[in-house]
Amino acid sequence: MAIRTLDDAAVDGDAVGVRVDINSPLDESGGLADDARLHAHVETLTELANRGARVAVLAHQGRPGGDEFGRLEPHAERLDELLDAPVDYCDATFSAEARAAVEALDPGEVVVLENTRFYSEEYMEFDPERAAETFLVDGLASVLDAYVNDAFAAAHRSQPSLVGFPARLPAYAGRVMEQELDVLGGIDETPEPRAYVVGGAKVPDSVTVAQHALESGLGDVVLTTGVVANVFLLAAGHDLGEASADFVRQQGYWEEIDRAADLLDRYGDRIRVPTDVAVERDGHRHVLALDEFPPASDEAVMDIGPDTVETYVAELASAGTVVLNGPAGVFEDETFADGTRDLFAGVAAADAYSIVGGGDTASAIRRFDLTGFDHVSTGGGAALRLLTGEELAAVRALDQ
Ligand SMILES: Nc1ncnc2c1ncn2[C@@H]1O[C@H](COP(=O)(O)OP(=O)(O)O)[C@@H](O)[C@H]1O
Ligand SMILES: O=C(OP(=O)(O)O)[C@H](O)COP(=O)(O)O
Repeated sequence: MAIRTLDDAAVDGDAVGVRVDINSPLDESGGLADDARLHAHVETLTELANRGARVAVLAHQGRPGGDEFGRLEPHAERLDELLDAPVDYCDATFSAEARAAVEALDPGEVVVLENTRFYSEEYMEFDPERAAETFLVDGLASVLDAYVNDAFAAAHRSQPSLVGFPARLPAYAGRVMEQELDVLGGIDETPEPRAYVVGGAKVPDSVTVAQHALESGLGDVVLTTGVVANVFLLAAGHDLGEASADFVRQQGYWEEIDRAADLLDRYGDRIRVPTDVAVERDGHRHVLALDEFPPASDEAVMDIGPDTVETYVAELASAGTVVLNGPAGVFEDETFADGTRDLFAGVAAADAYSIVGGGDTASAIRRFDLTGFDHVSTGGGAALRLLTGEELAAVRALDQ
């Protein structure tokens, strides 16, 4: 692969579009609950500003219709505090107003454009040539001289702002992208056996990761937690009660049960599911073993239980490499934080080489003050795709 980095770019005086991933957990008032992903991009943005670039930041926040879908104004305000360069916010992404804001930049100045996903095309997947013709890419390419992709955490998405610009402009990997690819590129050389711990809420991505880990042989065992585990438990024929089944249905993940069942058929001896879970009963955490299922109709499975944590940590003791993405439960609520805290602490303490990643995963690690991982990636889904031998669409697009 021939990917150019900032070392290859002459940017002085140029308008540079920089795609970052500052998709962050939000608090109840829509402010940033965690700014780690903003910190991660400081190096790239500072370097570009110091080298005299006129920097237009492109990013997304949340998914259309989701709880965390929102404006990038709080992100711009925080970046203004984190960078030495002045940072403005523009309430538009590629319209005449946005283009004027980019053209008005002086060297060393930064503007954060509005959430790319406010535009419907940005939440679709295109091949790069078609992405280059979308309104967003077409509009902005006319006022940009170069494009930098630093959004490693979104590099598995073939969306316009991630894959469309390299067909129109000189394109480079930013420092986050470069460093992540360096560290995560050599999974086949890490110590065996390898365990993949997949949790969190992005079930289709995690089922794909499990599939690739098992089919490629890179993964010896897959341990499931979070909503991913609920889907595997359903696939194994367990009755999780109405509340959990409704949740899976509402998220549009019902068909993932068939994919999980197929994996259990083919690789059941290498897949682990929880042996106990936690639900809310009378306002408190209540642990149920599998033989006490189903939970009552209004009791959703919100965490893995202590037996599961113990079994998983014991199994991880013999792993050479542990790859982990996704909280084991609704860790934001202290009632359901135990599974994530105790399992993550077990991974941190294990002798294995450990790679963990994901926005919420990193946020949980900071919340529980855990150290001892070998690499904490900015990416969750993107990191795991790479770590199961898949190519990332946005990285392929940079290969010019
Ligand atoms: N059993 C569960 N029910 C509902 N949500 C869950 C459950 N387990 C984990 N989650 C949620 O998953 C979210 C994180 O998932 P995800 O975005 O996939 O992780 P990451 O950002 O680390 O890749 C958290 O907000 C957490 O509350
Ligand atoms: O948070 C992200 O991914 P992650 O949850 O895998 O860490 C990225 O911003 C990608 O977001 P998306 O999964 O809505 O495309």
